[in-house]
Amino acid sequence: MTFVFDARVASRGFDVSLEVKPGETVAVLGPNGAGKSTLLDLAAGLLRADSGRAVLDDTVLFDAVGGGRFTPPHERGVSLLAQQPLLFPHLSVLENVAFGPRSSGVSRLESRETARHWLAEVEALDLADRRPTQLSGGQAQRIAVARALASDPKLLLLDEPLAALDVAVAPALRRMLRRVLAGRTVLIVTHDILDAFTLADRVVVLDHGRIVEQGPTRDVLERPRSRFAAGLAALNLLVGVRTERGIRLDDGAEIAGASSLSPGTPAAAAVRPPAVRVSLDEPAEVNRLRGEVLDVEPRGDLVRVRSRHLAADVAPAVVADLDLAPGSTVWFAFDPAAVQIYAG
Ligand SMILES: Nc1ncnc2c1ncn2[C@@H]1O[C@H](COP(=O)(O)OP(=O)(O)OP(=O)(O)O)[C@@H](O)[C@H]1O
Repeated sequence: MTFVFDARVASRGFDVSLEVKPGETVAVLGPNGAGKSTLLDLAAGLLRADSGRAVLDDTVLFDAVGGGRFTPPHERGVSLLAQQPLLFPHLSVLENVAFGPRSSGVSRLESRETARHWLAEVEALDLADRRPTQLSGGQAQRIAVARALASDPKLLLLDEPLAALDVAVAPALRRMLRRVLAGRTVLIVTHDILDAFTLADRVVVLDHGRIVEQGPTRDVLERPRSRFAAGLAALNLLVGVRTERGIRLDDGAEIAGASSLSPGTPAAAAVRPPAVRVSLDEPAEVNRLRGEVLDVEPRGDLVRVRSRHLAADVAPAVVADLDLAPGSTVWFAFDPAAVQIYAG
């Protein structure tokens, strides 16, 4: 089930082309307003593109050029699972899950059998006779997953399926999703790095309606090229041009670090916040950058001290000794060995 998508929506500054291969799960990441929901809505048929074309296997979902074709949502073979489960309140759990197959013409008996199968898959068969109002948030989301799968979609769209859930129930649901998504063609919008790691083969990062980077999940999170992906991976990202010694940043400062990249090529450097030290006096290290502290926030046993370009995780005693607060001007320093340089 290959999904080939290319669309523009001028009023939203949206311009995205992507392809999802058969059996591939692609996570769509990006800051608020990046265009993630717009992408899902276009694929589901809830929104029309100004131009572009999308094809799922041999079904043309829309083709703004070829005579303005538009396949209505229920004929697309696409299921959209929203953040909120949106179950029919007047139907039992079993009837909710059987609804899709039943409306596509399957007999009552067979659609119920399909519903039971998917309820078992999401480990919720014991809830079959309940009404949606008698379910917890996590249970309702399991039922919504079963319902989405029961119509045997060629493409499954998930919009932050775990976001509305209690942190305590999210891990069990994530495990269930990992199992039922295996081998399916899926686009999943998420803010959660763990979802991207555990559920997706590949990530696409959107910003301002465009793809700013994409690749295998691990590569993007270990070697981010966008500030957003670096933030998710909790890495400092410095971008510039490769030099003999390291990398020259846009503001002219040079950071030392090893890499096999040739000098002159665009490069990115990643540094983990715990590897960054903070001082008031100019340090002796070659890698040192001065910056104004924007915020100081506890993070586990350490405190994250953040400037515009760098974050450092330091011991609380350091914050107290240096009297760090937003507005302080400090030096950030780190060893060349702590810098990872790669193609930008
Ligand atoms: N109904 C709408 N009408 C007009 N513009 C919209 C509408 N919904 C979203 N937009 C705009 O389209 C752009 C993309 O928004 P979209 O909702 O797709 O982002 P998102 O990545 O899903 O954000 P979030 O993470 O906040 O859900 C934004 O500039 C937004 O303001």
